[in-house]
Amino acid sequence: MLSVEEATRLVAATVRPLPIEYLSLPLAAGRILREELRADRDFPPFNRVAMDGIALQYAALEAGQMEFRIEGTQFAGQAPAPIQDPSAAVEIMTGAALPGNLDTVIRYEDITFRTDEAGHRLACVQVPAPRRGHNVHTQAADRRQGDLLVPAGTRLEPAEVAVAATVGAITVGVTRRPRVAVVSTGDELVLISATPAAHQIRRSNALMLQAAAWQAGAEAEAFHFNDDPAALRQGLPALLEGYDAVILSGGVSKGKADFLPETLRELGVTQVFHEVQQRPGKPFWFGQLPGGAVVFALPGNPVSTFVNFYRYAQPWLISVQQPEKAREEGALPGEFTAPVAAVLTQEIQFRPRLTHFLLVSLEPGPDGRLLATPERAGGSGDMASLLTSAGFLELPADQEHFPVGSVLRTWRFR
Ligand SMILES: Nc1nc2c(c(=O)[nH]1)N[C@H]1C(S)=C(S)[C@@H](COP(=O)(O)OP(=O)(O)OC[C@H]3O[C@@H](n4cnc5c(N)ncnc54)[C@H](O)[C@@H]3O)O[C@H]1N2
Ligand code: MOO
Repeated sequence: MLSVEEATRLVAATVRPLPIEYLSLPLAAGRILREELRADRDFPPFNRVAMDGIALQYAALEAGQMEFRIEGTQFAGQAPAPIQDPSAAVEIMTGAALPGNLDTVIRYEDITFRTDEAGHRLACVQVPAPRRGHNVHTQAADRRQGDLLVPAGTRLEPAEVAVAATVGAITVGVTRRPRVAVVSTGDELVLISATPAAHQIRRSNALMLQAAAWQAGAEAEAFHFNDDPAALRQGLPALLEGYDAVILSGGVSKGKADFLPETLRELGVTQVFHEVQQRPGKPFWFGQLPGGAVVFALPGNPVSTFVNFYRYAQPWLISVQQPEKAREEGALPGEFTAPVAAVLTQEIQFRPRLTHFLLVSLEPGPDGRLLATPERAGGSGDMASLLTSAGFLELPADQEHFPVGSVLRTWRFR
């Protein structure tokens, strides 16, 4: 049977960057940038006054001058005018451009004003140790015109939106959202608005998958099919052709109503693999319609669906939003998101030669390392155990005993 590593590599091999679309700010927030943002001007673009006060020539202060005649007032947004008399000063406001022949700003808190007999306003400077360039945010101190500010492949968080706005990026090229169809299958499943009969349950997996796909930046629509090959054959082709990924739950193991693997093959979907050496999720089926959607057919038990989504489908959805280059540089072969390491707080014994995905709660330990405590879960049908877990450990298939203190690969979902 296929190992988890091999299954991961085969899923990763189907990743292609999705097309670019151009969006205006701030609608592009949250998307992955597909172009570079460079500085169109220096940062800051002029010698920016950083405090309200007066601007003067430092040389005069250095020569011992304490009193300065005020020649005028300059506000932010006004073009700077050089002073006529080099021994004078201008009152100046935060955000103003410093006049060309001035170099230092003294804040109001360090000045007293008086008016002389001739009616001139005079500023008396009382700074113990003045410095040249004090309270001036010098042009290009932060970045130079042409500098790379945000590389392609970056998610546009509010900080990137601020920088994009300041360089005048009216529209930015970003990856269009992955389009996902999530599909529940099974005769026992009823609408979540329905009152189930005693032998029925509500279709929770589809809603969970929809929410999880949205969380990964995708657009996801939910569909349902009963365990009926004719209905599957009729309904699935439109999904396989109209979406980037079809994520199904249920109908993939050995039961007499598990029609999906056969039906998908009949519809021209190439099977990449069926069954992975793992628990939960051994019956996981994966394929691709040539020129169409990739198909994640996840086992139906709610924890199995959930864990396998986060282990395989979520990394795929994130990877297809990245430009080609970022993926090649950032990822190990076959591994497209970086799981974290966590330290096991309880001994674990697991005999089957399967990779074991074990639900854990996670909290920082005294040395700052993440501590993983196994959940008391009732198996892959115990949906409620997801509420108290923050992730799952990946316990390798070739090991049976995991002592306290083992450092293990951990996938977080919150
Ligand atoms: N003889 C064998 N039986 C089973 C095997 C096996 O290897 N041999 N594998 C077991 C494993 S592991 C799993 S996991 C399940 C997966 O089976 P299916 O993918 O075919 O899933 P179903 O049988 O359709 O459903 C399983 C379980 O999950 C519930 N379910 C399904 N869809 C939803 C949904 N949308 N919302 C909520 N709950 C859902 C369903 O009612 C079942 O209880 O097979 C084992 N059997
Ligand atoms: O995928 Mo199953 O959840 O191992 O019962």
